[in-house]
Amino acid sequence: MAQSIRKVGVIGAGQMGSGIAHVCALANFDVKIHDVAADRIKQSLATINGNMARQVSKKLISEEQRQAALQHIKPAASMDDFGDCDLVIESATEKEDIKRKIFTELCPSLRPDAILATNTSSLSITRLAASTDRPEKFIGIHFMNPVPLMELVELIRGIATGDQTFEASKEFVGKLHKTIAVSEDFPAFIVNRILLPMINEAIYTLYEGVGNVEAIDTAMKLGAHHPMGPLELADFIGLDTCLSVMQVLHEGLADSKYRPCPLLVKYVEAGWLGRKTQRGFYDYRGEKPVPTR
Ligand SMILES: CC(=O)CC(=O)SCCNC(=O)CCNC(=O)[C@H](O)C(C)(C)COP(=O)(O)OP(=O)(O)OC[C@H]1O[C@@H](n2cnc3c(N)ncnc32)[C@H](O)[C@@H]1OP(=O)(O)O
Ligand SMILES: NC(=O)C1=CN([C@@H]2O[C@H](COP(=O)(O)OP(=O)(O)OC[C@H]3O[C@@H](n4cnc5c(N)ncnc54)[C@H](OP(=O)(O)O)[C@@H]3O)[C@@H](O)[C@H]2O)C=CC1
Repeated sequence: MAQSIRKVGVIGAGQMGSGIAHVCALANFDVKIHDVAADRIKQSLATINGNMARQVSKKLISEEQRQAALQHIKPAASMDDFGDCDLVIESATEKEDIKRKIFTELCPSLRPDAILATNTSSLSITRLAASTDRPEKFIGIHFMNPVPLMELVELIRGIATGDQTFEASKEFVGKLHKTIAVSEDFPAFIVNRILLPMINEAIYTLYEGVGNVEAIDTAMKLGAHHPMGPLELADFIGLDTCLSVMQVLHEGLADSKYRPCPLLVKYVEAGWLGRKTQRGFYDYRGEKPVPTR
């Protein structure tokens, strides 16, 4: 029998951490959520509340389920609060040094048998695992954005990930009613290995003046039936995350076809990170999103 998971910790209360806490709570797991800034945790709880209310209004869940799920989520003021968790999922900013620092601070607080997972979009699971005290209990559980709506989760084993860890993670994801795609531990795994170069190419298409933001997004929505245009999707993911993934692909696979578009670099340097900062390829500060190019 796989190791049973009942209490889940989430580190990083951004868009993904909030989504992960949301789906775990709806599946009756007890959830604790932590971030560097206490304000972020408050914001995250409000976002989860709002997103669950949206699900109630669409009749996807009942009001009772929403109330019960909200009771399952508690803020974690420090790493010590994760001492009774069976699984902790790290979902902080896509930077290796940030994630390593979190693991160094977190591991002494964890039970020896606790599983440690990362929601990284691209980084080596094997390398991250090596920075912890439990490589055999370390795994990649990669959710898709927006977590409550997307059906897929990628599972990625590092070289040392144990069978028990893998089986327990599989069982956990099953309880969230998500479908699993197993990926080998290579830069950006499966979804982002394919999706992010497409988004990067859309940004090159903009950079080289082949089309403007509106033309590129309309072309891919109506011409290829994508639910969002690639630039709208880049803003949705976060341009900082898009750039980090392209850098990992470029460095990890040493192929110039993964070179991040200079225009993507410029937007990130400007702090125009997409929806989360109200400006990216679109400006979200008004009533309707307005293209910035
Ligand atoms: C980068 C990585 O590592 C991996 C990734 O995740 S890559 C990204 C993968 N995701 C995609 O490709 C998403 C592509 N887009 C889609 O599939 C669809 O547009 C969608 C599912 C996101 C929205 O579908 P829709 O039926 O149009 O949803 P709709 O009810 O109109 O709501 C759209 C809005 O709610 C969000 N949303 C809807 N329900 C939600 C919920 N329960 N929880 C959280 N967000 C929700 C949407 O993102 C969007 O936000 P705003 O209203 O704030 O603008
Ligand atoms: N965006 C997406 O579509 C997807 C992202 N992912 C991955 O999920 C992870 C999170 O991404 P996402 O939620 O989009 O990013 P966000 O920027 O929305 O959230 C990241 C959060 O982590 C916080 N954080 C930074 N450092 C620490 C720390 N030391 N301890 C605790 N929290 C910290 C940030 O705080 P502050 O802002 O104050 O720095 C922020 O609140 C990344 O690894 C990303 O690659 C995976 C799938 C999809």
